[in-house]
Amino acid sequence: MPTGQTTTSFSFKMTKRPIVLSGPSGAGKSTLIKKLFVDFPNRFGFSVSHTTRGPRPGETHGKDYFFISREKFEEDVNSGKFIEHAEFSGNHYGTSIDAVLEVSKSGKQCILDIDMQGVLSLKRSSLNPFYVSIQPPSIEILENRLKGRGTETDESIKKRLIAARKEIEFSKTAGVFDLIIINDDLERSYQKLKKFIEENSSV
Ligand SMILES: Nc1ncnc2c1ncn2[C@@H]1O[C@H](COP(=O)(O)OP(=O)(O)OP(=O)(O)O)[C@@H](O)[C@H]1O
Repeated sequence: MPTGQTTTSFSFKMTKRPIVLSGPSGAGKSTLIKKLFVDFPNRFGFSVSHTTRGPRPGETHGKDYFFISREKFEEDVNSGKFIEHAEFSGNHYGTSIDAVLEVSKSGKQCILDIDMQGVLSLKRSSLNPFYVSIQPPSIEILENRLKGRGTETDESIKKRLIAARKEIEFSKTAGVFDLIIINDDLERSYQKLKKFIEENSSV
């Protein structure tokens, strides 16, 4: 996601602080989020992002992403629809104000999946979430996971690995993340995430 700009000064009043999961593509963010939703079917709401990339097999419009054209995306940027938007690996991604409000209205705790540029933008917004970084044990393991997922072309994997190196460096920036999980063993990673959320559930 490119410029990392905040496009709105909208003010959010959330009952529970949202949780941002960030980290390289293939690190395991979606897998961990899915586990949370299975474990707590009524507690969390996912902020559905908009993207100009095409759907992967099994992805649903309005559930995983809103899949929109580049033209529509630009129109939405210009009309101030996004809290943050950026370009990643040749495609545009954005979190709309409506997506977060939708979750907020339902009284659920909002979960967001965004890249490092999105994190930097949200830090300038009024959303005030917790920031959790999901990291792979190594670049080699990340590459194997991306290949194993079977959703990316060789070219796309190459771009993701270049971006991943920046994401890994970024995760080391002091004071950005409230929790860093090295996603080696999935169950152990999930327990760490769950514990963090439970410990911070009163806020
Ligand atoms: N701890 C783990 N051990 C082994 N494989 C894992 C682990 N966590 C996730 N995976 C696998 O790695 C692949 C990438 O995971 P996932 O799709 O959740 O990544 P992501 O961070 O959401 O990526 P993207 O940002 O591209 O959506 C998937 O095939 C998933 O099943």
